[in-house]
Amino acid sequence: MISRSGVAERTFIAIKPDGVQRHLVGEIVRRFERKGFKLVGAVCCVQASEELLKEHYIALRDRPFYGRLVKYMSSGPVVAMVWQGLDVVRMARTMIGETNPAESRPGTIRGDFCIEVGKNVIHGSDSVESAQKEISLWFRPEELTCWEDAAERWIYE
Ligand SMILES: Nc1ncnc2c1ncn2[C@@H]1O[C@@H]2COP(=O)(O)O[C@H]2[C@H]1O
Repeated sequence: MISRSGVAERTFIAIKPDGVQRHLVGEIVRRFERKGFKLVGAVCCVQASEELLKEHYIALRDRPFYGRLVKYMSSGPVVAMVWQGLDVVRMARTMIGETNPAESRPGTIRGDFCIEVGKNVIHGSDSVESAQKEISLWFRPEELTCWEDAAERWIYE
């Protein structure tokens, strides 16, 4: 039996501008849906401001690629999502693969759909704390929906 608090874990996932341009939105959403995770918030095709992106990537501000990263992320629309489920932060990272697609195994999103680290199609929070911070940066609380998933009893023990 799974505790409610575990199932309520949330992560922030963003399909980056290259993922949108390369028509990977449906494929990526499908993978998370079929896994059994619940989509509780989504903003499709939002043009993120540089201000938001600078805050989102604040921990990387001293890295040489920071400026390039902010420019890349603001170069087109992104799909921002919040997915919910047991251990979703860790499992989503496994599904996404390594930061560098060249080190990502086939079967992962980056392993299957991209080649270079500077165009790695998707972002996923790296910890529960980062997820909470990123979700509050991209979404207002009322934009997230606590809906009852009828399939949940077929997903969790
Ligand atoms: N060496 C690098 N060169 C360019 N971009 C990078 C490099 N390392 C990390 N990044 C980007 O920085 C992002 C940080 O987290 P993401 O999962 O969004 O994916 C990463 C890449 O898009």
